[in-house]
Amino acid sequence: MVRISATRRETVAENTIVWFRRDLRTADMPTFLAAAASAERSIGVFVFDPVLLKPSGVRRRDALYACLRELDEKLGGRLLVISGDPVVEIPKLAALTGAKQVHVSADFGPYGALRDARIAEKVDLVRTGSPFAVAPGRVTKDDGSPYKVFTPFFRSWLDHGWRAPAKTSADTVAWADADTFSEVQRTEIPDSRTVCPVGEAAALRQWKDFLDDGVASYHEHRDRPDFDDTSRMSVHLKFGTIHPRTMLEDLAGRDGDGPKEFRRQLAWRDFYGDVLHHNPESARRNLDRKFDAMRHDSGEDAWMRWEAWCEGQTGYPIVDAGMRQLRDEGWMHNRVRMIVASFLVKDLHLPWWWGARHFMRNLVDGDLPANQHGWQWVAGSGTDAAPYFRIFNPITQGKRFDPDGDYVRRWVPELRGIAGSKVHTVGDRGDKIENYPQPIVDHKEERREALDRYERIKR
Ligand SMILES: Cc1cc2nc3c(=O)[nH]c(=O)nc-3n(C[C@H](O)[C@H](O)[C@H](O)COP(=O)(O)OP(=O)(O)OC[C@H]3O[C@@H](n4cnc5c(N)ncnc54)[C@H](O)[C@@H]3O)c2cc1C
Repeated sequence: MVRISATRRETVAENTIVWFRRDLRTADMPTFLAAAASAERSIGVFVFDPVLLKPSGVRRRDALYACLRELDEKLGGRLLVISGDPVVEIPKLAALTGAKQVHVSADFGPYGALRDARIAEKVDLVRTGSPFAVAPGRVTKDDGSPYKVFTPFFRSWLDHGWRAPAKTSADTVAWADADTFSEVQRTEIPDSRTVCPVGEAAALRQWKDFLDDGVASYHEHRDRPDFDDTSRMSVHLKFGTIHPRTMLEDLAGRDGDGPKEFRRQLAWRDFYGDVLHHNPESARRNLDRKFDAMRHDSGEDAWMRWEAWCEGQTGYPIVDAGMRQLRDEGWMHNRVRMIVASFLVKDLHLPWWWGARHFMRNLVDGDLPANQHGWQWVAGSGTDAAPYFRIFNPITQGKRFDPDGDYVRRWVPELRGIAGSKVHTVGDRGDKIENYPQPIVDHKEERREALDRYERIKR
């Protein structure tokens, strides 16, 4: 139903829908402004889509539930949560509530973009903003083609700039009471316990703490897993409990190498969003199709090595520390993500997509563009990839980035009795440590094997 609002003297609908997806916040929400301008009341909705929920893993699901509980509270208990295929459920909800439009922040992922296109055939889907500082497709070369290499993308991204944060709060929108629509089948938000603080309040608090005491030295500390001094904002960016625009605005007033480097990392997030948008099939397969011919190990031995990697039992301390951090915390330091990924692909000769799937299931911040392209970068098959012949040596990486061995001892209790950087070389020395395995492969040999396999696909 559409009627004339006496106060605003413009044509506004009675109801509209704000469909939350990767934007579980109330501040800096351009969709709220669009919704408030188009209707008197908004129905805030979240849909549990089994296609997205199933591969998420228990930790990310638990974090999602906690974010939704907080959002519901902010909306005065008016968040409507439903379950099913959004292609069916969203048009059904619009029909039941008489909503003329559905407001969303645009989804550029392969599944989300297709889903939204199908929904837009049935309802007026209004896309305002996206989860990125600069939406995929916006930063292009002069001839309009997408960038394939990060550094020129980054320069163009800085030149392009981003919008100022939208000034919004929960009160920007008049939320309709979901109970009014008794025909709608509601779903309860399950109870959950999370391994790290999540939600909008936690995101803003953590961001403020990092600005006060972290960003200034970020460039010096970001590669050191033992310091654990990175922002840990990835989880909040994943759920959209903070928008990168808000972060970039706060960084704008700060000089120095720390804020500059941090901005660059946020650009990597946008870069991978852009790459996946232009190459949706690269979520599942090699971007560089030459790598389709790469031979991977298979059989019982390969399977046992895979299990040892997943469980942090490879006998390479930095690899095992990382995999145990993932298992226990649902997060891993970026440097260590690179080391364990390189080990899986180049020492164990297993496909990158096995590792990517394991990460997506276990990471609370599991995010398709950053994850799949982080893996492809390491494997050498992605855009702007590390050259295949640059193979991480897990021992020298450990000694260089965890020089006192503190990170390893934190996550591998069996090695706590070994002081300093010697903890990285237990395998090399052949030390017998109770309950800790000998190296499952010889890095030098596997390095040669990896290079050999690469030579064969290069021709
Ligand atoms: C194999 C592999 C898999 C990865 N999987 C994911 C993933 O599923 N989800 C995810 O958010 N990041 C992923 N990354 C990128 C990076 O490791 C994490 O973003 C970072 O470790 C998160 O910790 P932080 O927030 O403390 O990072 P900070 O160092 O504080 O960086 C700030 C923010 O910049 C962005 N960022 C930093 N590095 C990268 C990067 N290399 N690529 C894209 N964005 C980046 C993230 O949004 C991060 O929160 C992956 C990297 C690799 C090598």
